Amino acid sequence: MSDKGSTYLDKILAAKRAELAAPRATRSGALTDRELLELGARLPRPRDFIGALREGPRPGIIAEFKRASPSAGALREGADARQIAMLYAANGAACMSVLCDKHFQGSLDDLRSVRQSVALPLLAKDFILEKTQIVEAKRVGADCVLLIVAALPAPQLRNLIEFAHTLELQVLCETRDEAEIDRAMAAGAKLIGVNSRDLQTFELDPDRAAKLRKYVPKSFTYVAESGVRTIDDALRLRDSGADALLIGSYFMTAEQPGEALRELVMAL
Ligand SMILES: O=C(O)c1ccccc1NCC(=O)[C@H](O)[C@H](O)COP(=O)(O)O
Repeated sequence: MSDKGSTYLDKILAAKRAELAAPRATRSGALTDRELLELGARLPRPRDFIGALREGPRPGIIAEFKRASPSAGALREGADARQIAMLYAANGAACMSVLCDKHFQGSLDDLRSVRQSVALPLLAKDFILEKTQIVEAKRVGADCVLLIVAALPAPQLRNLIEFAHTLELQVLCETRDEAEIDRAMAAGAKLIGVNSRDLQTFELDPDRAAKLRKYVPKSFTYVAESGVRTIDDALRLRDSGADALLIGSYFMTAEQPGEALRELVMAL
């Protein structure tokens, strides 16, 4: 925890706000809401991320690409997103998540290059605060975007979910407790994630996603995020009723990420 009461998540969000306030090379930076909608609507239609999780074997695996993380430091420095994506696609991932934020040594270019390499539905894992980011994610090939309930006041959360859905993008709405799950559902989310990592302190509570499962009706798709370190962790989450598991570090630190994924998928 940092001093003066500000947390790691606060710092990441402050850095993101500064990034968004700086002059941008992309076209969408200076557009009105209406222009953004028109621009976003002209982009190719996204793939069905939720469908891929629900139609395949349960739980579906969302395999994540991240070179580094604020909590763990370097995971696989210099890794090529396309190579990892091809391993994930060949070894049983239902979908893929790509960390696009600089605190994870990621960027939207990683997502763009993954889109050009595999047909898997893709999640833009970023700290999204405004509509331009949703349009930019769609432009580089995202099918789903992450919205973190703890980072967004209720009206903004609802507004961004509605905007993404209008562009036919799906939204993974990330929560950490019962109150946030209620906020996510009230805001129109259909895909609800519970992160076992506390983004304020980075502490992992491996049982959190299992404990909170009962608060999300089966008509929603439930994703257990973070903290899978062993096949037994994944089996426990499967048994708790998670529809999907979002797993990054376990694959990114494996000697053979594709084999680690294949072994986990076979065990499930
Ligand atoms: O991973 C971090 O250190 C982190 C820090 C601050 C905000 C978000 C962070 N991670 C994003 C994620 O939610 C995870 O990358 C994802 O759920 C996969 O987690 P894991 O399998 O534990 O790598």
